[in-house]
Order: sequence, then C-alpha cells, then structure tokens
Amino acid sequence: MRAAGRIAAAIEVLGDVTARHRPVADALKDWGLSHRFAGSGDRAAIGNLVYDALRWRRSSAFRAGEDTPRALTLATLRFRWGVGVADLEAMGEERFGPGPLSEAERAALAVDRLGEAPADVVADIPDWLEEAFEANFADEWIEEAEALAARAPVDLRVNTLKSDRARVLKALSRHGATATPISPVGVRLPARAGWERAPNILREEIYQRGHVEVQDEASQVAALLLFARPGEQVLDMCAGAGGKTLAIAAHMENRGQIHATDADAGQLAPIYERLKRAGVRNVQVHGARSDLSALKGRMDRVLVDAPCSGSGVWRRRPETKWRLSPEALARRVEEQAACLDEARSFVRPGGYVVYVTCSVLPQENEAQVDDFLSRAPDFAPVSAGEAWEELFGVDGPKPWSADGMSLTMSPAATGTDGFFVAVLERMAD
Ligand SMILES: C[S@@+](CC[C@H](N)C(=O)[O-])C[C@H]1O[C@@H](n2cnc3c(N)ncnc32)[C@H](O)[C@@H]1O
Repeated sequence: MRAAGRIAAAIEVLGDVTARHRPVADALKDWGLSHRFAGSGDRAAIGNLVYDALRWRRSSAFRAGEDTPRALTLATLRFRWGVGVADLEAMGEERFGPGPLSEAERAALAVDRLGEAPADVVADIPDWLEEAFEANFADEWIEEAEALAARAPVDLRVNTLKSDRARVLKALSRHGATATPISPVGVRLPARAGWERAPNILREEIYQRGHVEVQDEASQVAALLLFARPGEQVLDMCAGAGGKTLAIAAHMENRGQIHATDADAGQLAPIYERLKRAGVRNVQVHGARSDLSALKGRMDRVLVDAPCSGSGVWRRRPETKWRLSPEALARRVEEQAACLDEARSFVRPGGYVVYVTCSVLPQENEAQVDDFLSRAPDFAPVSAGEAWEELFGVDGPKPWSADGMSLTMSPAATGTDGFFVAVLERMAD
C-alpha cells in the first residue's frame, strides 16, 4: 500500500477504536479481514500510526483544534513524524488517500501552537492525573509523562535455564539487539520510527525454543528484587500468564518451589504452555480459587504483582491512558489492598512480601504501602534501594524513591516501563 492509503486506513481504524472503545489490536485485525489486499506489513505500519495518534492524543488535539480521528492522525504525521504540509496536501489528493485538506486543517498544520498549551496537554496525560504526577516526580513530572508517551523498545529476558545473553545477542544481532543497562539477563531491540515494523520475536527460533521471553526490563528487575534463592518457598499470588513466575524460576535455578496462582483462570491459562517451553520444573500452578491454606505462614517470599491502572505501561498500551477513570483507579486501589492483606497470611516470620505495580501513581504505590503497614504492625519496609545497589551497582540508571525505601522505575529515569517495587519484611515473632 502507498503511504496515502495507509493514512486513510489509520483514520478508519482509529475511528473504530475511539467510537467503540476497542483494543487497537482487535480493530486492526477486523480492518485486515475486510481489506484482504493489505499485507501484514501494511497492518503493522497502520498500527504504528494508530498507536502514535493515541499516545499523543491530547497534544495532537490541541494542535489540530479538534479531537477527531482524522485531526489526530494528521497532527501526528505533521508534528511527531515530521511530514511537511505540502506532502500531506499531496497525499490527501491521492486516490485511496485521506482526502484533500480543508482550509482550517491547512492553517492548523502550518503553525505549531503547542507552546500555548497547558502543562497537562504538553505532558499528554488526562487532566485529573496531573496532581499525582506532580506528587511523584516533582519538577520533572512533564518530562516523565512525555517519556511515558513515547514508543517503547522491545525488551527480552534471556532464559538462563536454557541459554545466556551472549548467545541471544548474537542470534538477534541483525535486529540491532543490545544488552539492557540494568537487568543482567535483558536484551533490547530498539524502538522503530515511523512506518517501520518491529521485529516479530515470536517467529524467532530462539523464542520458540524457550531461550527468551518478551518482558520489559523493569519487570525483569522487579522479579530480581524478590531476591528468591534456590531452594526457597515462594508464592506468586497474582501470577497471571506467568511472566514473573518464569523469571523467578530461572533465578532459583529450578530448585525449591514456586506456587503460582491467580484469581482469574483466564489470566492464568497461558502459564502451562509457557512453563513447558521455558523448561521450568519448580512451579506448582494452583488454579483460581484453589485452597491454599496449607501454604499459610510457610512462604519465604510472596510476590504481589498487583492488578493496577497500568499507567507505567502507557508506552505499550496508549489507549488505556484515556480510558482510565477515577472510579476504575479507586477499584484497583481496593483490589490491591485486598491482595496485600491476603499475601500477609502466607509469609513466615522473617519472610518478605514484595509488592509490585506497573503504575507510577502514588495512590497505588507509596500510599498503598503506607496503608498496609498501618494495618500490619508485624511488617516493616526494607530498603529496596539497597537491594538495587547490591544487584545492579551504583553506576547505572537510578530509580526514583519518594520514601527512601520503595522505588519507582520510569522511562525517563531508568529507560524502562514505569514500575513500583516495595519490599516488606515480616518481623520474626
Ligand atoms: C499485573 S497482573 C499480573 C502479571 C503477571 N504477574 C506477569 O508477570 O505476567 C495482575 C494479576 O492479578 C490478578 N488478581 C487480581 N486480584 C487478585 C487476587 N485477589 N488474588 C490473586 N490474583 C489477583 C489478576 O487476575 C491479574 O492477572
């Protein structure tokens, strides 16, 4: 397809996503089914433009003077992709293109007015979240929010049960793979620009043979900060599809026992296949609503990778940024508190609860931990910063820490997704 046709398609798909509140992947798939002439390369390219229009939605709407799919797409091309007005004019006139520019569109695209926009528009976040960002990132909140809007690289975790980083780097060198700066088992494929398609790792032999998993570096770091040792008893209470379970199993060298469970059977379903592919043998999966009473008070470590707003992964799912509501956030905060209260009962004296979210909002992070500690006088925070230095040294990127105990990773500070980690120790009786 020519660029003009892809632009017209992106406007159509974006319309479907915004009008029907659909995930981008579903809308793209449907579009592909009714436009069989388009290949997978075209669908991926169209997806790039749709995702970019969503990640910069507020600033694009401000620049364009309206929030329609067409306005957002044109402003993204002009101001984020650097396409000139004359080129947009020419593509607008092409057969199968998006149609000619109106006078108003031409005027809006000719002059960038973003300098006149309020801070939360420049930052591309919902206005009701400005306070939370300021509370978390002080003077750097706009820079942090902007970094959460940018495209993300593809990060992989090397499965040390089957391979090592040098071998994976070699196998993926044609994709520009580099070692991640923090995680010792991470490999990064750079974010692509414009229409360029990210490599499909799922097709690579090393993926199919279980040598790598797709996992952001922050998620790898969170699993490392659990500090699970070979031979220990670990409960992964919100295991979902098992991303962190697999990482922990590798750190434990397949020794000891990880109990993986989740309240939602659907979330847990892919874990069985993934464990097999990765050659993991020390995980016992407990289906949703299993009786876990035999584990009470016996775990060395409990990981609570809690359900959250996902504000830390807006780079990867930009549509969720605009769908988050104060009510949904309040529900997540309640669920997190319930998870922490449940986790508490499984830890042995002297053991740890490690609380993780992929969020950068203090309500879900520091405030949640403070509330838990006020309900659980037998728990005390441990310095995650010290654990960080022990694992990763002092020279690399540094996470945020509002309280000197927990830590927050973010695209601007650590070059990762936004993740929060707090380590809480159950005092010996
Ligand atoms: C952030 S996701 C987990 C991601 C997963 N750990 C990974 O690394 O791939 C949060 C999970 O918590 C689960 N969940 C929510 N409330 C729960 C509860 N009370 N007990 C256990 N799991 C819960 C959700 O079903 C969801 O799968």
